[in-house]
Amino acid sequence: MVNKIVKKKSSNSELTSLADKIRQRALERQSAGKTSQHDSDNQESSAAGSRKDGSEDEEQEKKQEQEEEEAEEGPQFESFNQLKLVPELLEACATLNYSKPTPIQAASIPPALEGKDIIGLAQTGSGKTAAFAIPILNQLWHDQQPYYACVMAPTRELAAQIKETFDSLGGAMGVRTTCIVGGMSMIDQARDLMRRPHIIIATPGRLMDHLENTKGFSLRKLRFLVMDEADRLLDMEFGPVLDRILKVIPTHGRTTYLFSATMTSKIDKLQRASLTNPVKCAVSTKYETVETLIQALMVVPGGLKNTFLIYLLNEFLGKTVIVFTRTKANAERISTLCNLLEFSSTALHGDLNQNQRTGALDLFKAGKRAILVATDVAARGLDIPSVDIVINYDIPVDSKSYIHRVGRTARAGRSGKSISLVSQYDLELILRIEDVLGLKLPKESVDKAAIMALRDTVDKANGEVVMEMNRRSKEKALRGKGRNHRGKSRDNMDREEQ
Ligand SMILES: Nc1ncnc2c1ncn2[C@@H]1O[C@H](COP(=O)(O)OP(=O)(O)OP(=O)(O)O)[C@@H](O)[C@H]1O
Repeated sequence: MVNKIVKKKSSNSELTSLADKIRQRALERQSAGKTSQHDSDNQESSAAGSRKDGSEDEEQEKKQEQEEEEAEEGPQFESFNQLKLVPELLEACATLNYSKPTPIQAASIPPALEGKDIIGLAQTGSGKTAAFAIPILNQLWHDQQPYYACVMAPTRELAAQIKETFDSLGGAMGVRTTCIVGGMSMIDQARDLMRRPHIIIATPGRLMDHLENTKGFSLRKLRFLVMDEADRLLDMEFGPVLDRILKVIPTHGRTTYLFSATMTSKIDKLQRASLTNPVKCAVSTKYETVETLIQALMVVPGGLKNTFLIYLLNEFLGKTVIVFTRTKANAERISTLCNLLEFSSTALHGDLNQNQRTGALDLFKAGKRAILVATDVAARGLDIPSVDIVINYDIPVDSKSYIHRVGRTARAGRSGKSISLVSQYDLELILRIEDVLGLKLPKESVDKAAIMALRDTVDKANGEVVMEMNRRSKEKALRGKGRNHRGKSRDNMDREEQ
């Protein structure tokens, strides 16, 4: 029945005048009513008038989590045809093998098509990108205008990936997209912006640079603003630049979507995004990992971390692995150590230039390197379906990072495994993570004799790597003397690392 209606609508669509479309949309909005079951969450922003201290905020967050847990399952759709999308989008979904909407898509696309602001919360790998891209593209089809939507993401690699999703979903309708991120030529980007793209996907620092310095570019007519990994964008580090961007983007007539796997419910932070009566679409609680992910830890005695890691990589030979470190230096060191010991590896961190970063990710995605050693710059959003294992060489300092890191595996219903190496210094961190997850992470069994047999080889190789790195950094310091680093800090805003 619903399918038939959609079909009829689409076959007549070419004949329908703009006025008819607008009227029809208004009618659809009316008939859909204001009965969204999620609307109770709107209280979050309207209650913002009264400021609360930290503990009250925490209380409120907990209460809200409970409510979310108790919330009944959202609407179920067996096919995208039921969502009243334009035929081009339905075709694109079919081409991408999206047979039916994921739960977050089923929950958020209908209110988004009604023109509502959305706060979307769902686990890692659950299809949030398409959840915000589909309603934007659907509207764009009716109303093709340049600078129609801007999607902000915290890292360059994630921005590039979001662009790919828009291109694959919107290709058939001729959507023009551009990626505006740090580390690339401002001039080339200014030229791309002058081609008047429909969708801009950007990291905040570089977007601000263009808003301030690129003649003829403004977002005054922007219709959609998306903050992907919104809790990260709304945090202290991005806050000031975000506020400046928001000042030059219209609030009136703009629809705003915030999406993340770990959304903040702090009212003052959400208010920063100037949402209007947002519908909260939460298909998971605030800190939830997916069921298909097996999580474990290994307690590592002092000085044996490298040996444990190499032991694990040997155990997982043939699998695709991401190793997360806390610092850029560790990412570089471990990747070099892996290669020296003949585990094919590449590093991704903010000390590399953008070509090197893109090159490393491409090698890993193409399967030419089995191991990616990365800082938290790769923790959020990256969708690499082949990843089997995530190893936390260093335990992340906050629980959200843990959730995003381990979420690089077990995506879109696949299975995956994460192992965290826990030294005596990390006990407190891991307890806090377990507490937030509501899980006790089991200990991975190890063959101690095999580990001890590896120790000398690994230590010796590591010694060589450290010497080589010291030599390289001295050389670099000499070369870098007197260089002008002006303007670097904002460009580097997307670095989540030390
Ligand atoms: N309806 C669908 N059916 C099947 N696969 C889908 C569907 N929607 C999205 N996917 C796929 O699911 C994978 C994960 O999607 P996506 O990267 O958007 O997840 P996410 O929720 O944004 O994750 P993260 O929180 O880590 O950023 C992608 O490979 C995407 O192509």
